Amino acid sequence: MPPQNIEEMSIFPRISLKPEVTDYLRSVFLNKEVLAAVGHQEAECRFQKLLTCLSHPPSHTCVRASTHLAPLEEIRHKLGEELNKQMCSSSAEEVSVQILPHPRIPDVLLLPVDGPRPVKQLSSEVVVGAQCGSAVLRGAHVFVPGIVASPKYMKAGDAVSVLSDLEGRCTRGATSFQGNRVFVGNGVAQIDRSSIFCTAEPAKGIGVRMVEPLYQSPSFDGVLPNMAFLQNLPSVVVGHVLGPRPGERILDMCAAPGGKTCHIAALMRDQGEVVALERIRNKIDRIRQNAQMLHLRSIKVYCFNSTRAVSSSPTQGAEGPPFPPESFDRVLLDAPCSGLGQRPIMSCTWSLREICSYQPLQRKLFHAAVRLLKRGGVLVYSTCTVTLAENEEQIAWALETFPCLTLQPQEPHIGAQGMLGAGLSPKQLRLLQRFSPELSWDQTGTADPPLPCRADVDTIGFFIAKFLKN
Ligand SMILES: C[S@@+](CC[C@H](N)C(=O)[O-])C[C@H]1O[C@@H](n2cnc3c(N)ncnc32)[C@H](O)[C@@H]1O
Repeated sequence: MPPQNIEEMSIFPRISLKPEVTDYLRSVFLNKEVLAAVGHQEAECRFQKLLTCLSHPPSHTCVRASTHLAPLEEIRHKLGEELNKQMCSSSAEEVSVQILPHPRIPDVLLLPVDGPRPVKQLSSEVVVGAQCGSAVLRGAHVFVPGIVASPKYMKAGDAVSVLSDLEGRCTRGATSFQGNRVFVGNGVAQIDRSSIFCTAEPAKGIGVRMVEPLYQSPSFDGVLPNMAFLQNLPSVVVGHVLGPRPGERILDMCAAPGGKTCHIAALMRDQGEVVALERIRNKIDRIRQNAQMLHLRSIKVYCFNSTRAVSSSPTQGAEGPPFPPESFDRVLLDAPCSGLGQRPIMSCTWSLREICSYQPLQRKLFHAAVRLLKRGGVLVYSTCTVTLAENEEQIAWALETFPCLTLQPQEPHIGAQGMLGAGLSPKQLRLLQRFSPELSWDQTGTADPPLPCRADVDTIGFFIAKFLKN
């Protein structure tokens, strides 16, 4: 299929990247091994689909249910009641929220996203930052700090269209903006303009309540916070692949905001110890808040640089890092990465240098991870990006650098296999799990696999590898 057609059937343009980054990604997706396997046309088509699908939200909202606190069916029922109440109060139409259990993952609930819907743009425009715009496309309302510009005389109660400022060019406090922006839906202002831009104390809370989003999915703000945790499907898969058991000692090396840390503790029924390390101090509270909200007491959080988390002569009697070698039964390295699998992102202004800056840090973290893991222990490496350098190439490097590591099958394995191009064997590639939304991207709806399988493929871009240390 020619690339133009892919764009024609999409509501948003392809992700905007620096030309050097587009060229780099193209060379990754059209590498020699891929070209030899699928041919130039198919490889180019996959690459163009990748650029298009990254600007669009996944087809489902994924909720991780707190099955350590209540049975899945009970959570599903309560969630249905809460969300239906919310939908009835905010919509004129009679709507009922569909909540589907995942056929293979026992703590996942899926909510199909309805979109793109035919919504007519209004003349009154509120401009929001790109991050806020992406959140709106995944079901959020607009919170006041996300608003960059609003009509001069905007009052609470006004109907407004919400537009996302893709490149962060709009001046804060502007009354209009003609730059690169996309329409994400209509809402009702909850606050006057003066309370957003003309107060000493910055306002908080909802600034625009979305009533006609382009992509409709429920807002989870304050909905059963201890029972329903919003998490991308591949991230939930990571916890299951790690396979923690009650009573074990687990290390989560890069933990904030703690989604996977909490999942690991929940899978262990809160029995044992989950050590969560995070280098950035002001992210630590989020991990603690999430653990508290989900009633998980087995999590110990430390602000620490994980590249230094192993020491052959740790302080006697110290509970926290650094730890002696071989301290943990399982280690999760959910690595800092270029994040090029996140959806929706419509624009990324990073240079190629920035995109390529993660590989050395990931390797340093890998060294620490291997040392901290007991023999017979499991290491899971994951990223939310699509490059070979941060994924399959890291695996090829790790297998060569650490002869004690062997790749293991993953359960569940619902994503695709690893991508060609890093010299891994077909057997090794089959053991890797790469979530590749471009492989099934089709906005015409004609090729949709039956629900909820579409939820397994139309995800963020993600990568998982599982190792055993012998
Ligand atoms: C991909 S995010 C982790 C997401 C998290 N695992 C979750 O599921 O909620 C990577 C995190 O690693 C942190 N980080 C980066 N370098 C680190 C280091 N050297 N030591 C510990 N944490 C680090 C980043 O601040 C970021 O919060």
